[in-house]
Amino acid sequence: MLHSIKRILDLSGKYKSKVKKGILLGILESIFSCAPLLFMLFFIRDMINEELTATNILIYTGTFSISILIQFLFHYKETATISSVGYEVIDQKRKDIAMFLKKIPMGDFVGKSLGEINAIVTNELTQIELYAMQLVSKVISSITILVITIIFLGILNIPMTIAFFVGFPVSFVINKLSHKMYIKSANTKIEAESYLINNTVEYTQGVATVKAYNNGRNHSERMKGVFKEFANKTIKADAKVIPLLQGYALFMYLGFGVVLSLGTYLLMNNKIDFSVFLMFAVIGVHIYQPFEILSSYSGTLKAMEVSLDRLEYLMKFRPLKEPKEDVKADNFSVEYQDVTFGYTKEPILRNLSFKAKENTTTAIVGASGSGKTTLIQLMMRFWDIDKGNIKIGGRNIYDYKIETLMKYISVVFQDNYLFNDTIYNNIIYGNENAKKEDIIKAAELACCHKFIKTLPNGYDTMVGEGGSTLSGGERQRIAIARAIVKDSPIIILDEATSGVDPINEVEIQRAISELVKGKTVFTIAHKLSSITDADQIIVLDQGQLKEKGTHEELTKKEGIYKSLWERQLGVNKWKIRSN
Ligand SMILES: Nc1ncnc2c1ncn2[C@@H]1O[C@H](COP(=O)(O)OP(=O)(O)OP(=O)(O)O)[C@@H](O)[C@H]1O
Repeated sequence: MLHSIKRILDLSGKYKSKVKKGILLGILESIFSCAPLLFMLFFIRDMINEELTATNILIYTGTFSISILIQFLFHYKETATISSVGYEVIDQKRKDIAMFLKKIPMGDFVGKSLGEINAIVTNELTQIELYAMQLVSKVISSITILVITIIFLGILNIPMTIAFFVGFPVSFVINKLSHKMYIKSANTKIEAESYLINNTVEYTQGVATVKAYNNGRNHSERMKGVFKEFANKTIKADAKVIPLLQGYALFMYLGFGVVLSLGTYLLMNNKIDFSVFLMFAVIGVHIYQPFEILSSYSGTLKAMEVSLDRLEYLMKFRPLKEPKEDVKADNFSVEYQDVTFGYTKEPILRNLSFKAKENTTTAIVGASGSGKTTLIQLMMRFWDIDKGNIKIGGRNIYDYKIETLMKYISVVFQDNYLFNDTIYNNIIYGNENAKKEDIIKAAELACCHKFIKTLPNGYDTMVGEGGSTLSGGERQRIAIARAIVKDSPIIILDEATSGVDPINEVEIQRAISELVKGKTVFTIAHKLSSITDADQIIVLDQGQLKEKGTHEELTKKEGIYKSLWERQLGVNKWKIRSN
């Protein structure tokens, strides 16, 4: 238990002193909560000795009332301190995790199920947030009360005090067993939760497909099964712990019978006062309560340790290596030197070399799965390469801090993620220092100002999760406005105009040409007609660079690009004829 407390205290980081203050207040509260013991002792003693006068009663009740008042004051202060610190600690932890997730390779991130990460960041941290600090404080308070009660009873009669604990050896063994069960049951519950979250996320994300294929019944049945399995697993997990808890209490309370028997024997032999016997009889039952509380708290603390383990497990991912000192790029040329990379041991990209000069456009083409997206993601250190170098401005990308590297690069995808926030906040996300006029200017350049103005709440319109309340073209232009605000010197366009209808395409092309002015640009495009002006075109085939040159150069020689180009021309002709 002390180990669990230490781990929770360690978690509290910069709030440690506040937690300690809360604990101290809890101890003071516990000390004053023991005042009724003294009150009862004096009261019973005076009553038996027939010395209970009105003055005595007044003194006892007055002192008793004051101590209760002081106890409540400490209780109030302790609760206020401890409950707020739980939220503060976990708020800090969530921020740490958010920062940390940015710094781990995407591979590690993608390798984890979203359900698992969600479960850690929401459920498990919430458990710690709500209960951990209170538990620590309550455990320490219970120990304080226990120590005071035992000392108090010990002063009255040592053998009878010892008799309280005759059932403890058996209780102790059962308690150990129940802790093991607690950990097992906590793990089972966490796994069941992750399973439930994963399935619910998948269900809600795939709801459009379910509707389109009219497969709602099967899916609902499956979800019902998932819910049932979750309920069964958690009920079973709890059911295993409950009998052990009962057994623990039963053996503990056996001691009370021994105390009463021993007390009767001592009383009959005039070895103790009747007042002492009464004290043991009245307080006796209560001595076990802190033990019961401690046992259940220590079980909960053990279960919480499972949450702490999982938090630590998440934080143990190896973050991307960063230099101690940051550097700034002198220019924004990009160079790949003999780069090899694989998601597994099998390389996806092999010995790739090329250079993109500053302020030029490099198009990357190749069949689906040839490695185009992987190639550009390596520049952003989504994954680290296995061999070779990638340089920006003549410096290895490892020389830059991740934050700096991310400032240098902006990406526009075919389908861009917008946060469930206002349009304004989604655009300013590109640069938090931007002013309102910068946001509007960017939106104008990205051809989205007009449609934003027609929305009832204009820039304050909420866009729904992932931008779900906007059309694909609108989302695209807002994402471009966000990139314009960010004003990175390197721009990546990953299929940015694919799947866009001709009317939207004109506007998006106009927005993109504003975005890429004076930048080093990489564009991945299946539609070759959109990259004929590129300064260089790189042709990938099964992870290898097979051709490099301008559109004119590549269409003049027999090769992959020429055949791709002719095939697309053929498709266009076929399209015209079929019209
Ligand atoms: N996270 C990943 N883990 C494992 N393999 C991956 C991952 N991402 C991509 N791959 C594999 O790497 C190869 C290259 O994928 P990549 O997305 O880079 O190709 P691409 O040329 O961009 O394809 P497309 O044109 O279809 O987008 C593919 O075989 C793909 O299945």
